[in-house]
Amino acid sequence: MRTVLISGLGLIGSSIARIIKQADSTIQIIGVDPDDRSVDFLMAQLVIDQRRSFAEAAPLADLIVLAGPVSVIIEQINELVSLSLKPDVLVTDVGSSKVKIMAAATHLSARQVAFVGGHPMAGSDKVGSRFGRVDLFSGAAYFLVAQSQTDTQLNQFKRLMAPANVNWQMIDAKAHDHLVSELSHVPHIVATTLVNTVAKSLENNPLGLKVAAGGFKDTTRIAGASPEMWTAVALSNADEITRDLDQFKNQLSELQAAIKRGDRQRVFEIFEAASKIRKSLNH
Ligand SMILES: NC(=O)C1=CN([C@@H]2O[C@H](COP(=O)(O)OP(=O)(O)OC[C@H]3O[C@@H](n4cnc5c(N)ncnc54)[C@H](O)[C@@H]3O)[C@@H](O)[C@H]2O)C=CC1
Ligand SMILES: O=C(O)C(=O)Cc1ccc(O)cc1
Repeated sequence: MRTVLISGLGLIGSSIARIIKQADSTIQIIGVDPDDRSVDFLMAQLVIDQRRSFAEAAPLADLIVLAGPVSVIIEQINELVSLSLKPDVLVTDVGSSKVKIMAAATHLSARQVAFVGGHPMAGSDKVGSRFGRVDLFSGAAYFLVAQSQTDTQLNQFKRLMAPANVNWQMIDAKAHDHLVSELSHVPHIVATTLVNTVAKSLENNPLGLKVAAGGFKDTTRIAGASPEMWTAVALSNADEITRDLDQFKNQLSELQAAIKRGDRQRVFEIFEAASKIRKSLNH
């Protein structure tokens, strides 16, 4: 692989650019992003080598990494279908949901363009290229959803991503979207709702959010993430998310009812169960 196109140079795209540059500094990285400041920053840092339009860059690339919001990833897969690409190019993405992206990519695979879905299960609430880091995904799972990639292409991609130090995890798209709805999408929605609810309730309170302790900040950190990115994620995994939110509301109602009727035993059991599980996650 000599030329890599990264489309979307935010937190995730810029981290992948840094990882690939660290793996092989002779690789030419072409960046695509409408945000001039992100591009200028990464050019100045020598993380990307060139800026081009998507349609201009795609035919030059041996590897194409789609790292915009999920809705943009789908648009760009559709655009790739009508472009003339290198015969051995591998196309991959980093989107937080996979079913809709994999469905769009079947049109690429039907044209003999190799595609493998991807999703690093790490990141942050920070937005943009300035927060990208080589070690952003270190120790985390990186999901791969097979479609039409060859073993050679996948191994080359993994070699380029070696400095990321991830745990590669093959999964199918439906199982992926179910898992991340529970582990990532619903938590994001819960954190968001908590912030909005508390802010509204306390809007006329002179102390209000200013005096919030670590508990409120810890449970809501992710609500500070990009609304653009999360709107695309939520709408792309709507069925799983709405089902999981129903379950969440049921559990919340159960705890609410136990508190209301003063059921010390049940309230204790619920807190105890969560406390044991949460402590077991500290590693
Ligand atoms: N933020 C996180 O922690 C994680 C995000 N993801 C996924 O990674 C993708 C990118 O997310 P972030 O880097 O966090 O967002 P970000 O907001 O930091 O970056 C997105 C970038 O895409 C660019 N963009 C928008 N339209 C574009 C277009 N038409 N062509 C090229 N670039 C375009 C934006 O200008 C921005 O620089 C999303 O699909 C997200 O679901 C995956 C894992 C973790
Ligand atoms: O900020 C955090 O801790 C996250 O969990 C970030 C994150 C956001 C979206 C993903 O698809 C995966 C990870």
